[in-house]
Amino acid sequence: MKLHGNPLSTATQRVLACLYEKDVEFQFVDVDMGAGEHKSEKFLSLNPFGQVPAFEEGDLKLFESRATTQYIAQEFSDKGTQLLLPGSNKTMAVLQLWKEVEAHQFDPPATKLVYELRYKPFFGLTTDTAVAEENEAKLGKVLDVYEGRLAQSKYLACEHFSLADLHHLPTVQYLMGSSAKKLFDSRPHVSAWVAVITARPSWTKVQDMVKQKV
Ligand SMILES: N[C@@H](CCC(=O)N[C@@H](CS)C(=O)NCC(=O)O)C(=O)O
Repeated sequence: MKLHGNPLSTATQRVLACLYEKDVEFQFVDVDMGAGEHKSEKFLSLNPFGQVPAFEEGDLKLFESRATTQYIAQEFSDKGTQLLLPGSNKTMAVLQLWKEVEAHQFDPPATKLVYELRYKPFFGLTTDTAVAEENEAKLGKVLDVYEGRLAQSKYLACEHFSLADLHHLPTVQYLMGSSAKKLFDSRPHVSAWVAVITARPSWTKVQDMVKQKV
């Protein structure tokens, strides 16, 4: 199994966290995005959209981080952490619901904030404060819903860690190192959830890879 990506990329980190949770062996192929390697003909044969990550296992080639984690969680269901919810159609539906919430409600403002508050300063660019404020307001509204959910349930989909939680890790981690941290800290159940999911050993391994890049 090979994962092509960059440790600083949120989408790459999502798949790395899943591979470490499942405790499976894989080869990491570092894509030099600064040199435009992700737009090369060779990389485009793995992901025609020219974005990291890309995943290979034999003749199977995947891209889109969330589709890739779903494959890994199902393919290695007997290894490592159980990231899906085995059981009834209803429990699977609740997991799917919270995965969709992450992708369509949480991620759009969170990713814009990561870009404005973390990537732009890292690359010497100026943060657009109007864009940051607008997306902080949007993310705050999403986190109000999370606060209500996490008051009833330790994790988003159920009482144990699942893909629904894992998919948040990269953006949450970046935002906890920015002024948007207050959005998480001011909501006690969200804050407790962030503390628990970012303390996972799998995530420490991903962070170790990030540290080697900065
Ligand atoms: N929806 C995709 C997003 C992938 C993505 O946006 N990757 C970024 C890095 S996090 C990238 O390669 N950006 C470079 C580009 O778009 O040219 C996924 O989840 O895999």
